[in-house]
Amino acid sequence: SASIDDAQRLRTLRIPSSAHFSLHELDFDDIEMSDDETLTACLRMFLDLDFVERFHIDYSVLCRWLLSVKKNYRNVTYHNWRHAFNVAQMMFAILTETQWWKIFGELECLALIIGCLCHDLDHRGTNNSFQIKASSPLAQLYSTSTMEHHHFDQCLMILNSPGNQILANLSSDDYERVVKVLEDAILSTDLAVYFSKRKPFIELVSRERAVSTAWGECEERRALLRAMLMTACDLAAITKPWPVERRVAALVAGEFFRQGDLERQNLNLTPIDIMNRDKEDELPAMQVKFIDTICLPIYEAFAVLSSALQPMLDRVKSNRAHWIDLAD
Ligand SMILES: C=CCCOc1ncc(C(=C)O)cc1-c1nc2c(CC)[n+](C3CN(CC)C3)[nH]c2c(=O)[nH]1
Ligand SMILES: [Zn+2]
Repeated sequence: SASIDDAQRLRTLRIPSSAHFSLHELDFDDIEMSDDETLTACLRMFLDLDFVERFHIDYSVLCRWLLSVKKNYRNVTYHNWRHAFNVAQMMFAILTETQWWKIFGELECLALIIGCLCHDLDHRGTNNSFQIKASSPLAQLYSTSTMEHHHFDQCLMILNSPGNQILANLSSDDYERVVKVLEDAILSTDLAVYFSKRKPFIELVSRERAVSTAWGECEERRALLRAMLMTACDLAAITKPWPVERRVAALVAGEFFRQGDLERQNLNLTPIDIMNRDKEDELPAMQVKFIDTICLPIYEAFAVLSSALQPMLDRVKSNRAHWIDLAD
């Protein structure tokens, strides 16, 4: 976990406002931020969502927990601390701009924000199918949602580490509830889980067309919306202004192509096209297919549920147009 003096230093820093950081913006970009600023921005999110007061979170423990979470991300090209931070900011912005924080309540919002910050902990820059193909230690531990089970395991390990126990002052019922929602949230970031839940979600959205308080009273519907929210936040770089999306695509490509290299060299396998650097020139066309098959359905559904999220769908469509231009 993080060193004592690191946490002591963080706890003395001034915490700027959410407006200063643009934390409520759906087109948020962290590129100009220092690591310290990403940490004070997380403190700002916890303070503005009233988690510190409501759950009696010791402020020094919160600082050390944030530093430990950041430290347990590896220095890989894409699945690093910055990705986790961006996913958490998107969750914060969606929950507040749509007012859905009222539907979920503070306990489930706490679990969602912790889940976003922790959802890719200790990622090695390789995906589930690589773990299986390489019969890695993780694949022997978890045969399905291999990485996501590991991310959740790491999340619990940090939450239970001395000096990092931000949930220490929750009642045992609240603690159990947060951990259950946290597990579902992190496991939902496995695209395979998204594919299995997307159809019922889209059918529900076409029937309901808004998140009513009735929706809020149904645990099954709330769980489905939380799962889809995790995917929407995880892939949200696709909804950002083109300069952001283009930069992120280069990082994702870097990580994918390294996995492809490992599959060739170590496993003597031919990588799938998106991980095959010999097919780099086809990347724009592959992005268009990714947008059509994976991204558009979920952001269309979210734009139906809340007009506040319409800008996300609009930017996915304009990014698609940029990729089409590059594909020619
Ligand atoms: C095309 C490769 C490099 C760029 O790729 C990207 N750049 C940026 C984003 C983003 C979210 O902004 C997303 C991608 C990006 N991500 C992809 C993922 C994981 C979410 N998959 C899975 C793997 N499974 C197929 C077996 C579906 N295919 C993707 C793709 O084609 N592009
Ligand atoms: Zn992720």
